[in-house]
Order: sequence, then C-alpha cells, then structure tokens
Amino acid sequence: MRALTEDLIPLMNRNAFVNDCIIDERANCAVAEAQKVALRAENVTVRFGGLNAVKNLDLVVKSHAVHALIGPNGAGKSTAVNALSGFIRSEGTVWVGEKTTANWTSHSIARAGLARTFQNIRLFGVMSVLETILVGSHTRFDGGLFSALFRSKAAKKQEREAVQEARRLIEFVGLPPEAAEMTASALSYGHQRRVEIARALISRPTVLLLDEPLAGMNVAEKAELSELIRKVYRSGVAILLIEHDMDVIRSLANHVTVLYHGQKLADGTPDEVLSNADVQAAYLGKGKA
Ligand SMILES: Nc1ncnc2c1ncn2[C@@H]1O[C@H](COP(=O)(O)OP(=O)(O)OP(=O)(O)O)[C@@H](O)[C@H]1O
Repeated sequence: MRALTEDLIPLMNRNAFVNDCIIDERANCAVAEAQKVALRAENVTVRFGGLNAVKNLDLVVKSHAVHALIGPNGAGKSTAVNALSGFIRSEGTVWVGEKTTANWTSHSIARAGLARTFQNIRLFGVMSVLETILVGSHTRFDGGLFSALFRSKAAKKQEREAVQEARRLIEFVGLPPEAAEMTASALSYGHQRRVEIARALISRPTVLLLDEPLAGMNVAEKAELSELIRKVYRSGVAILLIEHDMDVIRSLANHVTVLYHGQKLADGTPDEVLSNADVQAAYLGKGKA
C-alpha cells in the first residue's frame, strides 16, 4: 500500500471539501456543484392505452450539463419530457433537485425549479413579448387573492421587478429592446423561440427542458440559437435538450441519453454514445443489421 506522503495529504483534503464544499475554494466548490443532480428520474413509465411510450426510464441530469435526449421519431422523447414536467401523468419517481415531484402539477414542478419549452411554439398571439415573458414569472410569486384584489405595495414592487427582469431577459436572449412592445406572433420564427426561452427563464429554473428548439431552422439560425443555449447553460441552468441534429449534439452536449422504443438504449458522452454500435444500428441506420 502507498505510504501517506505529503503529496497525498493535500489531495485527501481537497477530496474532503469537494464532497462537502465547506471551504471557500471556488474551483473545488465548482467541481462539487457540477456533480450535483438537477433532475433525476427513476423507473418512469408512460402508457397510452396498450402502448408503453416510455418504459422504466432512469435519467440523471447533472447541474451544469447540456444533456441531450435523442432517438428516432416516436422513440418517446417528448413523452418523457412531458412526464418529467408534469404535463402528462406517469408512473415512477422524479426529483427536481432534492424535491420529489411525482404526481405534482406542472405548475408545482415549475415552482420547484423546472422550466420547459415545447416542440411546437406556444405563444399567445395577442400578447406583447413583454407580457408573454411575464406569464412565466407567475410561478415565482405568491401574490394570492388579497394582493390581486388590493394590489398591495409588495405586489406592485414584485410586478415592477418582474418587468425589469423581463426586459433584461429580452436583452439576454438576443432580442432588440423594441421587441418588448411587439406582438410575439409578429416576430420571426427564430425570435419566437427566443421569447419562449425568456419566458421559461423568468421563473429562474435550475433545469430547463428544450423540446427540439432548433427544429425548422437553417444552419445559421441553428448556430445562433445554439450559442444562446450555451449562454443559458453557462449561467448555471442545467439543460435537457431534445435534438435530432448530430452536429448540434456534438458541439453542444456533454452528455447524451438515447431512447429507442421508449427505453434507454445508451447513456454517456457524445463520443461514447454516437460510436456505440447499437445506437448506430437503431438510430443512424448503420452498423449492426
Ligand atoms: N397523446 C398520445 N396518445 C397516444 N399515443 C401517443 C400520444 N403521444 C405520443 N404517443 C405515441 O407515443 C410514442 C412516443 O411518441 P413521442 O412523441 O414521445 O416520440 P418522440 O421521440 O418525441 O418523437 P419525435 O422525434 O417524432 O417527436 C409514439 O408511438 C406516439 O405515437
């Protein structure tokens, strides 16, 4: 056995505070932070009549991850995301951070720190961009009936702060300031996607689920939105991303889970997963017959 030499002691000390994050050593605390789990699913199953759209799915999305969820059409990706975010009922257990959210409403899950966008953009045609983004802030506030009726000072202050934050987010997602007063549906497709992301971010999520945010975009638009996704991830929000474009996966994701017929087929780094023969056979249509 190796003797306990002086060069090993600092390493042991480091491990002690990487685990507990008790010493103010930013770099090491960042390591511990990155190991935290933002979202965990255990044994999640969704049935539509006789169809098992998702079967016994186990998934761990770490904090500070861009975690891609891939698989052929009909593999169960959107169903899985709908189950994790409480938009459809599922069996199994889901945690957002430390909170078990199984059978919670989508609103309560959003309050626990999970935000999402949809495969088909869901914006409100008649609302301005600012109003649309503010809709996402309601999960954060406990105004209640009293505030709504009498508009207490505290509620007015919250409203002012939310408007300021919405304007900051308009800038953060790369929209011009004048977009705030425009009707969301009058914006280009790419800009509508940005509004959706801003609406999700105003709830201050710890994890953001993006269901094919790049679908229907050309190469340049994809590159621009990928840059925004990277920016969101760098701001400390874990991302679970459904995406079909392998170049995007390679450039954005640091972890990939593959679904096939509702079940997990592979899980690992993009290189590990995309070179896996079973994945190539099932998803890319090459390799094993
Ligand atoms: N509401 C529903 N009722 C019945 N079956 C459904 C429903 N939603 C999805 N399905 C079925 O569940 C399976 C998984 O669909 P899902 O949309 O989750 O796949 P996906 O991997 O997201 O596909 P895509 O990449 O095409 O979006 C499919 O067979 C689909 O037809």
